[in-house]
Amino acid sequence: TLSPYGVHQKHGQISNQRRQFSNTYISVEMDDATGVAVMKMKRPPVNSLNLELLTEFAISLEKLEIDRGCRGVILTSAIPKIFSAGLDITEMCGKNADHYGEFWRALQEMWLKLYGSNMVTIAAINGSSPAGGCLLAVSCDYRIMADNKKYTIGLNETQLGIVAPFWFKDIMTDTIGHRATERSLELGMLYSPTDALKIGLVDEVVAEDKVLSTASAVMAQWFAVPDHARQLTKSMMRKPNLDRLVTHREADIKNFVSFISRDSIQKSLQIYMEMLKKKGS
Ligand SMILES: CCCCCCCCCCC/C=C/C(=O)SCCNC(=O)CCNC(=O)[C@H](O)C(C)(C)COP(=O)(O)OP(=O)(O)OC[C@H]1O[C@@H](n2cnc3c(N)ncnc32)[C@H](O)[C@@H]1OP(=O)(O)O
Repeated sequence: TLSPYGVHQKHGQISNQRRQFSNTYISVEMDDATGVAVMKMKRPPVNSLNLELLTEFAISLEKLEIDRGCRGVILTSAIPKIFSAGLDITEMCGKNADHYGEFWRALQEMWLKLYGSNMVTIAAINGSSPAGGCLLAVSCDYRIMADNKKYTIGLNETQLGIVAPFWFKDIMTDTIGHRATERSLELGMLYSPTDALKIGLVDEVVAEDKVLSTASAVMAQWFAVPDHARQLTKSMMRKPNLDRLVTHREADIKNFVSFISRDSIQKSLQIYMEMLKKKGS
């Protein structure tokens, strides 16, 4: 079927209790018996967040949000060793202002839906999660990371010569505190799972093969609280950050477009991409 956004969706029934829907870059398996949906990003090689993935992400969340049977979402990756490499740098390089604006609006839309969700959201971080990948995780209610010291998580934007916008910074501050955020963002720090746990960036570190089962167990604990009370509390806690972006949405897009269009920023991003490619070859 074609959704209102022009994204093709495949629907399938895999049992009486499980429903599946899949787009190009997102697959969702909904378990009607538990009320839990597992949403997987699947954009090889590194789940970088391009316009299409962000659009599919927002649509999938919207569908789950209106599904009365769905009370919680586990967000994870179908790609081994990578949760998400963050924003697709090629979406921010060598394109025109209209494209940058459209891309940023899609990112804002996805974030407003994820951070503002009424459902319980748990990030099952089964791999590296820099920058925009960290934003996804920090926007959830709870974070479980795989115990592998090769994986890192954090807002490393300054390392690329760019700056995390205010709404990334706000939720990082709410998660790890002002001082730790200041240091972390200025230096563009990436943390191992153990260090991320120490500063409260993730809530639990578990063996790689236990990430999903732990997420299900945590979900059951959160489900023990009456939905209406939990939802009102979540909304009370998150409303100021949501309102701030909604109020300044157009200005935020304008800022992004003018910042990213600068020659010096384009040059920094190109150098970073070349460095990534060299490292891979
Ligand atoms: C005044 C204030 C105004 C503020 C206005 C706003 C300013 C802008 C704000 C923008 C916010 C940006 C947020 C972001 O998310 S930027 C992206 C940051 N991401 C990263 O730094 C991660 C980079 N990637 C890696 O570190 C590694 O790839 C990773 C650890 C994720 C995986 O390593 P692995 O060794 O497994 O894989 P490779 O490095 O070999 O990568 C495989 C291929 O994928 C390409 N790649 C990787 N990451 C990205 C990416 N983010 N976007 C696009 N492409 C990516 C990589 O080049 C390899 O490609 P090839 O196979 O072709 O070589």
